Amino acid sequence: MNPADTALPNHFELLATDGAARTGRLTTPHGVVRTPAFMPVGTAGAMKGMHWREVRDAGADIVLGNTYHLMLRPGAERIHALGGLQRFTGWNGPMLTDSGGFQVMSLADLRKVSEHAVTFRSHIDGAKVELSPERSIEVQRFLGSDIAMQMDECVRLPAERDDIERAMRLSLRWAERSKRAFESAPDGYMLFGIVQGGDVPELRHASAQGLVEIGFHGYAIGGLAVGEPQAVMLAMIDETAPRLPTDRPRYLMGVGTPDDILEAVKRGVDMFDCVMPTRNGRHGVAFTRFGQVNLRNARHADDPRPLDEESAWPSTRNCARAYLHHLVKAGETLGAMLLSEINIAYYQFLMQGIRDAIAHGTFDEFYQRTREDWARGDI
Ligand SMILES: CNc1nc2cc3c(=O)[nH]c(N)nc3c(CCc3ccccc3)c2[nH]1
Repeated sequence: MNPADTALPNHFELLATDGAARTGRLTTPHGVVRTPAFMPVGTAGAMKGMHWREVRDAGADIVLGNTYHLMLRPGAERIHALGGLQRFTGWNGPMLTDSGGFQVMSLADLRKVSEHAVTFRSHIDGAKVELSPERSIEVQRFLGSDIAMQMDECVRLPAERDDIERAMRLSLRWAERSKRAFESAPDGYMLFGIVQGGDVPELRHASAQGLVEIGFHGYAIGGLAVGEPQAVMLAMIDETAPRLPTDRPRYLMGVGTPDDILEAVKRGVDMFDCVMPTRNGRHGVAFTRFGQVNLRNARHADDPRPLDEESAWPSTRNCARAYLHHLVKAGETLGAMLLSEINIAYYQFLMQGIRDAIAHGTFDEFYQRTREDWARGDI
């Protein structure tokens, strides 16, 4: 294909770089996303344990929804008839949806992958469902997400090289079909390609090159955060990010801990998603400037101190550890709610610090100081 024909409009503006780290702005039909960005995951049209108002107040510009969950319940056509995801949920900002293939492989029963599509039985009512690249794009268009993902096949690691190559090449063919199905989307809506290739450098190279030749609004690095050690994940980012267009956003799917994010930003990644802030919050674990704190631990029972008295987030600055400990031990819903907002607020605080440091050319100092603070542990 002639590169000129495949180049899509670019809605990403690079504002500054510091080494391989970048800060920029991604303009979507529902608003601007500041990068590097952490995108909270609202799987089934809700941010577990939080009001949308708190997600916005914590500093999130964009949230994620899941095609797999929403197409099964309440249904893509129903959400479309109700005005799309933004109107349906009341989150009036940018939204990104995954294509569904990843969730099928991790959640559905009796799933089968063929050239044409993934077929599976709904984990909700056992209904037989077919998810092709064309149907995935149709669902994401019905949901009205600002950024859609191509349909791909992600292989869990460790895996045989032949299986990684098979899935990578299938994903490239599905990338073509996803882009063709997306072509009717109104201007401003975006489609990202997803790099596969497991932990095999030359397969990562081939995948990145193939996607760039097809041409997308942005590029995700997929097939990671699937059980591999952090060193392998970082090595694959080193193999992939430099082979993606500098002027387009790069999204590392499913990542990660604050440490993962700092390392990936250092290597040129712009967008992240992870369920850990809300999931760990529901399990009583708080993310703070000084590392993680497990509020289930009895040592907090009499501790009147808040998690971080210098935090801009009220609950982080005001709630006594003893109270959080009590709520978690008592199984009070408020415990999960407070820790979810505290964790989302910390992740957004971290991202704001990263964006400011890159803009001021001080990312290396920020990187060092942040890691020292984490290492101090829970004072
Ligand atoms: C936790 N680790 C993790 N690794 C992933 C790899 C892939 C991958 O290779 N392909 C696709 N399509 N998705 C992936 C996801 C899901 C990310 C997501 C969840 C919810 C909403 C929107 C997006 C991943 N998640």
